[in-house]
Amino acid sequence: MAATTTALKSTTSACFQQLKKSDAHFSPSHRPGFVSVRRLRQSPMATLTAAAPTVGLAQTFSNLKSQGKVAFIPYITAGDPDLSTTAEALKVLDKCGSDIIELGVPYSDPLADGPVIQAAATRSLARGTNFDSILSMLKKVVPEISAPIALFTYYNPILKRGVGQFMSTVKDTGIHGLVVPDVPLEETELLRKEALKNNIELVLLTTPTTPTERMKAIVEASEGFIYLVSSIGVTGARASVSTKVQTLLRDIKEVTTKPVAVGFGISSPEHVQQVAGWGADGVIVGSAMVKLLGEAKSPEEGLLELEKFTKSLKAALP
Ligand SMILES: O=P(O)(O)OC[C@@H](O)[C@@H](O)c1c[nH]c2ccccc12
Repeated sequence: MAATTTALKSTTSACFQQLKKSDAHFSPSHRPGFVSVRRLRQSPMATLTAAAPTVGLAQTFSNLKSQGKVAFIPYITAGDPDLSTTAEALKVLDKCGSDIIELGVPYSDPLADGPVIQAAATRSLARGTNFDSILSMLKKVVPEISAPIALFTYYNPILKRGVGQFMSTVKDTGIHGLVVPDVPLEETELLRKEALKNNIELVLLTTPTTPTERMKAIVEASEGFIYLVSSIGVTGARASVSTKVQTLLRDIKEVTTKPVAVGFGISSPEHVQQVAGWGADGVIVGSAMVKLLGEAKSPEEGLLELEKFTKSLKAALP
């Protein structure tokens, strides 16, 4: 643990330097007296004491939009390589300027995941990670993190616990958002009702093959932001991001003013820049992050690689 702390100290100081620099550039002079949550987050004090209270997903996008910024949204799998490293990784991602963090609950049958995230889930489950151990880790870490967290889980673990019980437990942990990739729109009624009751933003996904009328219904029902899946198939880094995303973004933005974040395959600064250039309000990077953490020679090395990679992707965003 000491080694990790040392690693994290150097990481924190590296990200801390990064934050101080970027903070100097931020001056919303057009709105005197307006200090966004982001600026509070990045002020030196925020890294020395508990983080500023987080705002929700939709509010985060609205704050960023007023600054002409695009949200950087990493995804990591909880408990891979272990939960204490997940806790450190959440802090590293936050300190390096992630705007929202997706945290995946490992599941035995992750049908929408490619080999990298499937392997991460298998490793995590093999270590004994479960929903309760993730929640107790989050209870400790969330107060230290400024970025809102969106929990990522398949539908089955929710059903097992009971939708109402699941939502209230998640809310008590300080989680702002929820993404459930395998719940069909027709079955989201109860989820949406309980999410609303607990002030949790339920994010829905639309894909390149979603018919227009169905896309409109998903867009209407989605809270926090709309998750636009960039390509058919499962998650996993790709050599390039489909140019179809540009048209898909345009089609969605014709029917809503809600923010749209794009995921699947994004794994380089070039991809990030391209997707932001196409008009995305946020970019989501998962497998490339998970690979760094889960396949590193040690947790310390994984955290340092994660910090370097996150900074390179952040630097590519407006
Ligand atoms: O891994 P990628 O290709 O970078 O895509 C993001 C993805 O990992 C994350 O959002 C996610 C993890 N598991 C999922 C299942 C379905 C949809 C999305 C996801």
